[in-house]
Amino acid sequence: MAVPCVRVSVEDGEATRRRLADDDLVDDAHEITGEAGDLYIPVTDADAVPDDLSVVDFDAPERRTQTNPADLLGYEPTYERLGDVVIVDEDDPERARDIADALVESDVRAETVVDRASKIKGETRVRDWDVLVGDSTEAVHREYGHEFAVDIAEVYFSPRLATERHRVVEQVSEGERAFDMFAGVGPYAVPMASAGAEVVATDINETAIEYLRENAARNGVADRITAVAGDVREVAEDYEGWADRVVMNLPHTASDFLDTAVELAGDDCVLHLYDIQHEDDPFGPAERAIRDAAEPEYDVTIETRREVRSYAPHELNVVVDARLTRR
Ligand SMILES: C[S@@+](CC[C@H](N)C(=O)[O-])C[C@H]1O[C@@H](n2cnc3c(N)ncnc32)[C@H](O)[C@@H]1O
Repeated sequence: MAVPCVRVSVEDGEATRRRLADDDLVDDAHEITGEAGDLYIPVTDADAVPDDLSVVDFDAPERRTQTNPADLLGYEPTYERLGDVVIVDEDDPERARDIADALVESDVRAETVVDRASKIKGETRVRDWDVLVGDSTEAVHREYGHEFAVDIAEVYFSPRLATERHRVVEQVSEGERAFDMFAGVGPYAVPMASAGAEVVATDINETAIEYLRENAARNGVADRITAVAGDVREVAEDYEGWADRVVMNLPHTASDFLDTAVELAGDDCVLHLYDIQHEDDPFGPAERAIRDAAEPEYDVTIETRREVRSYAPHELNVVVDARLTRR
């Protein structure tokens, strides 16, 4: 629908808009539109426009106002995003459905909305999902300049570990040999390869390894990553004494794999061991387990103790970086 607009040359556009705005004459309900070298600035009152400006009727599109899910719900919903997949985490299915509807109606980009339907479970650490909107649980997630394709119904992935993964990747130097024991779709392996490492990555979930290979290619590092599907305890037999760095991101259970990590370690090797422990002694169990597995063959130096995030009331997800130096 045509509305009254001031027509000015593009060069005079901003100065004119400011003049009109100072007099409260800019019509915010319609877009300022450019056409054939002129700008059309919608105005609220054509008669009040100063005489030196020309007012014409112009078909300026209506301006879309931003709508947030909170405007529709009356409260701020909690959700996280993995590419176009939006993840909510609600115990009450009705509340989850309300949030999903509000996400779709608002200006949030949400092709798919899913709700956590179980805890992570089993060897592959995958959880069940209720798909509330859309039909695909596959997403392309961007993290520190890398792209990761992932199907969250098939493979474990958490965007919450991005900062921690980046911390590890920043320690990687050109030419080093890094072994990722529980690699998932490659959020450690791929950036470590980008940082110049030669990487071997294993996962017991074959679908994870398929995605990892796709992600290595997507990020231009396929030639520096060897991705092997299988139990790391078996795969490690081919890489004895090979690694300068070993990533052990299987909280709860990684300590059970320390003998394998020591088998992989070269003469000087950094282990990144993730664990979940009570807040009273979050690092002690991991440190003792590393010493039990590596001493006396290696000297063990604890280089970092870090809280990654809180996991449950009084329980912390932590990481210990330990340097093993052969005696
Ligand atoms: C917590 S996920 C971590 C994935 C990845 N590091 C990340 O940050 O997204 C642990 C992974 O270890 C894999 N896994 C479990 N047991 C394994 C084993 N014995 N050998 C190799 N991979 C294993 C699971 O399939 C899962 O993908």
